[in-house]
Amino acid sequence: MEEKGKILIIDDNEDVLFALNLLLEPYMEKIKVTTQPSRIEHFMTTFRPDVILLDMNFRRDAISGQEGFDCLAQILQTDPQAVVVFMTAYADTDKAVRAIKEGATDFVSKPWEKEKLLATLSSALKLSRSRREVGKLQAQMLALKGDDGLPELIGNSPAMQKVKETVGKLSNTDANILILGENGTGKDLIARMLKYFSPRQDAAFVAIDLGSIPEQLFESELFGYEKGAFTDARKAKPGRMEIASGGTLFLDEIGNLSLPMQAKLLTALEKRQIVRLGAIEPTPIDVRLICATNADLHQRVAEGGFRQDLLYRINTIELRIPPLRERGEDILLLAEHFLTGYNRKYHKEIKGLTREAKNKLLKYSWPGNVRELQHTLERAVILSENLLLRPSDFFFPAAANEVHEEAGEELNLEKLERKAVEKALRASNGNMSRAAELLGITRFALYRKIEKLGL
Ligand SMILES: Nc1ncnc2c1ncn2[C@@H]1O[C@H](COP(=O)(O)OP(=O)(O)OP(=O)(O)O)[C@@H](O)[C@H]1O
Repeated sequence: MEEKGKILIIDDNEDVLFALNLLLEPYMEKIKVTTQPSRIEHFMTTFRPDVILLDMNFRRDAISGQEGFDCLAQILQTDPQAVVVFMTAYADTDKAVRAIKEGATDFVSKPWEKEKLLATLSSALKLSRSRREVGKLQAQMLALKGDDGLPELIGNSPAMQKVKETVGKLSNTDANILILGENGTGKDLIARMLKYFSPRQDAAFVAIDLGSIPEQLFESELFGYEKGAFTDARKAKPGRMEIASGGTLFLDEIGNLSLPMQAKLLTALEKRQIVRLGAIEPTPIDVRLICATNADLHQRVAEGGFRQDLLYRINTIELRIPPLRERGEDILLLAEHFLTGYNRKYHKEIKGLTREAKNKLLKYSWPGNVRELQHTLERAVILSENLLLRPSDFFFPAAANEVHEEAGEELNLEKLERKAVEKALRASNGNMSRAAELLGITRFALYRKIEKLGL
């Protein structure tokens, strides 16, 4: 038998179990036996057999085989993918047909012929492996497609209406799109919307955060590698560009790419092919490209930090997402939206926000944009005991000042941002996760800000 695996044998005759155990031991990885149908679920969840060999004729109803059929139903209810081989002393075709119809994989008769039994179990093991493999691939495909339906884009402000209008115009096109906007403005969300309305709707959506891939892993992650390409490459692995082929590739934080990596990416995009590390032959790729960044790429080009030819390749259309503080009443719409979601998640029944609380949200500068608003609402919903959220339910890092309009107030964004980051770092005693949380941004975004601000 080529395949070895785990088998569970269910039979009410201990002599049969003993004989089968002895016979199958050299061919199986592990064997468990039971005379108790009531133990089936326990074995299925703890032992997780690849194949179940099930006797049809327990003492009760030995002739009809009904108890065997009941066991089969119980097994398939616990795991619809289970591979079950039926066994009976009364090999009659009617029962065999009924067993297969009810979900059994195969049928053997007692007394068994050793070779026949082994052949049946061998194919059952193969079937079990391929069912698991298919299940795994289906899960991967689902993850790749990011298939959780159409994301909801909240906002009625003129700025957001313009964004929605452009997204509408871009539906059904394959154009390369560059999404520009501060951290947390919804770039990722919009990239997923673009995919949802594109001709590649049903194909893979592969998102890569270029800001989080260390330079030395860039090529193996994006282009993949062949077995033996480097010490740890025990087997070949496709890169993310290859996996995205036929679908959409979302390159987030493209502004963080170093010049050498920009050159490699540009070559792949221009030639529409990649070469896996350790490979000689190129692999063709066909991706619709969506890129995003919070950096001013045009300025980076002017300063020599970003290749102009790469910018031209990725920005057929540029989509600018405005910061939250420029979207006025959208702040309240989004707050209500998150309140509804978190009420549901945390089993709360908070009815809304007081007028003063709304004013507090409207006055705040939201350096972390929608993500910060989302976290602020989550925190408030968890902690508040009030029926309506009040100003005291919203805690903002002291540094990220509210936007007052009095004369002399600092309004320069970069300066405000620097102050906010410095204060958050002080308040958190240098704990990056805590500081990022206070600012309402991700840890990676905080690292980038520290780098950008030279702190
Ligand atoms: N207009 C919106 N309507 C509803 N939810 C939104 C909206 N904009 C952003 N969000 C939510 O806010 C959070 C942050 O958005 P997203 O991750 O898309 O921002 P981003 O610009 O890609 O951030 P980063 O630059 O840090 O990668 C997400 O949970 C997203 O679903």
